[in-house]
Amino acid sequence: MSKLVIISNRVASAAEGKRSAGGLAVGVLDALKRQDGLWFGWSGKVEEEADNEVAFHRIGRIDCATTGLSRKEYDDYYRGFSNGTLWPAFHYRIDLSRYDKREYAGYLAVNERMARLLQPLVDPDDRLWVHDYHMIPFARACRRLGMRNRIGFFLHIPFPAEGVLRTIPPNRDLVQAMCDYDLLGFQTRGDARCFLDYATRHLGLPLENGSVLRCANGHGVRVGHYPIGILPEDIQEQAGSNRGAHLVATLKEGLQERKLVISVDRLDYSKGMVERFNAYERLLESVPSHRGKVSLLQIAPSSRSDVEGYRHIRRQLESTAGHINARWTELSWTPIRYMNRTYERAELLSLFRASQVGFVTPLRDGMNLVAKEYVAAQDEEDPGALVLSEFAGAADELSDGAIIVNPYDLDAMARALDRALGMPLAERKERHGVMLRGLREHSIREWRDRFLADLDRPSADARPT
Ligand SMILES: O=P(O)(O)OC[C@H]1O[C@H](O[C@H]2O[C@H](CO)[C@@H](O)[C@H](O)[C@H]2O)[C@H](O)[C@@H](O)[C@@H]1O
Ligand SMILES: O=c1ccn([C@@H]2O[C@H](COP(=O)(O)OP(=O)(O)O)[C@@H](O)[C@H]2O)c(=O)[nH]1
Repeated sequence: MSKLVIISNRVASAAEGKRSAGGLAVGVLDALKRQDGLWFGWSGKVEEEADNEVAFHRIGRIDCATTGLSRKEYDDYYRGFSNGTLWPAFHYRIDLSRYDKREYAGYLAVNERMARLLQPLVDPDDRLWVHDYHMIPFARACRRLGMRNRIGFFLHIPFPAEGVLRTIPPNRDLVQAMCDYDLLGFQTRGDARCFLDYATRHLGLPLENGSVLRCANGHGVRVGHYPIGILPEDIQEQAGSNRGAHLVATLKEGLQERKLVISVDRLDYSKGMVERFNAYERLLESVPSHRGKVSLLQIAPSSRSDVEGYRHIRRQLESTAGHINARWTELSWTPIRYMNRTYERAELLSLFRASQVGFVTPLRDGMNLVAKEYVAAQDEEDPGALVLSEFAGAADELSDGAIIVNPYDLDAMARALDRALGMPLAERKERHGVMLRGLREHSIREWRDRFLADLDRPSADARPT
């Protein structure tokens, strides 16, 4: 029987099933929970020399196969081209994106080495599902080895507008490499449109039936959008379990009846945390009745701390939180609690449920699973309100229930917070019900099933996006 093979840079480790900060690993794990498959990628280890060893571990029914990266590979492929060039540019931070052609060569070489390591583990009728910006040229590397399997690619982060993409010098090579897939999936309709816009206008490739791109080599690539979801029932169950009860008890003791606004993000400049802190201060300035009556809890586990750009955001956030707290703190009240640490997801879900407002305001985000988890974790009889950035992919699905904000508009964010903090129960229940229904209808199972069904469809049989 054919198997599903997932390829991604980040693979959940057996222990990471418990503690994981990063939506890709969380999402793929949820999607694969109840089916057999092979998950292949980086072990997370950096070694002096790459030894081409593949190590195996199991998570439930999933076989995981991982390999280490050499120091040079890590520097060029992960720290360099993936997170120093692609990540900032795809999140519209061209000021932080820099290019080094040796790093690009290293990025291509890691993709080729990974493809060579995977080849003996794959049967000809297996389906391959490649994830995210680290692995864009993976299908091309497989095709060069003679692999004819059906291969799909899903991009977890935004796909930028043509003018931004073109600031990355090898933009044409990257998009041409995407033509070796059978299916290309994006988080939102807008991301898929940006890709098609570049491919049709800049590369001049014809689009057939609204969704199949005819590439220069004659191959047809289907293009669509598949917003990643969650498992709402699992989240509801975990949020109500007593896994995080001790944390909630300690938190409530410290809050002393104050309202809680909560934010959880990897410590990444794309998440808009500085703007968020400033908007919260704007609330304290403009609505004095909130002073001493509300607390903002920001949980921000470190991420990619050896990549340029990330050290700066950490310092900036510490100084912004320090400045705001120094100005407003009273003997019995600290306005911002900023925690630079990771929590288990079940613990986070209990904290979400104990809060009155989820404050999720990235400057750009592929999806943002935290926004969806926040909604699913709420008590349906007394749910918290969600304030959500229009630039998170999740806004496409949650805009009927969340208060949507522009994260660059501090006054509007302060007003949104004020509105969320004072929202009557009936309105909170109505908004929450709308969002939860959407999350149930478009769960992560639907994401997986729709993607795989489209991967199986011959590309001549096109359906408009
Ligand atoms: O693997 P890391 O470098 O430690 O980073 C963690 C992950 O961050 C990104 O997650 C994205 O995927 C989420 C799920 O689709 C999505 O909700 C979020 O908006 C994205 O930022 C990254 O894309 C992953 O590759 C990383 O593993
Ligand atoms: O301390 C933490 C912080 C985050 N997460 C999880 O990490 C994921 C973050 O995914 P999201 O899509 O919001 O953003 P990303 O970090 O992938 O950009 C979510 O499932 C969170 O519940 C976690 O388990 N522990």
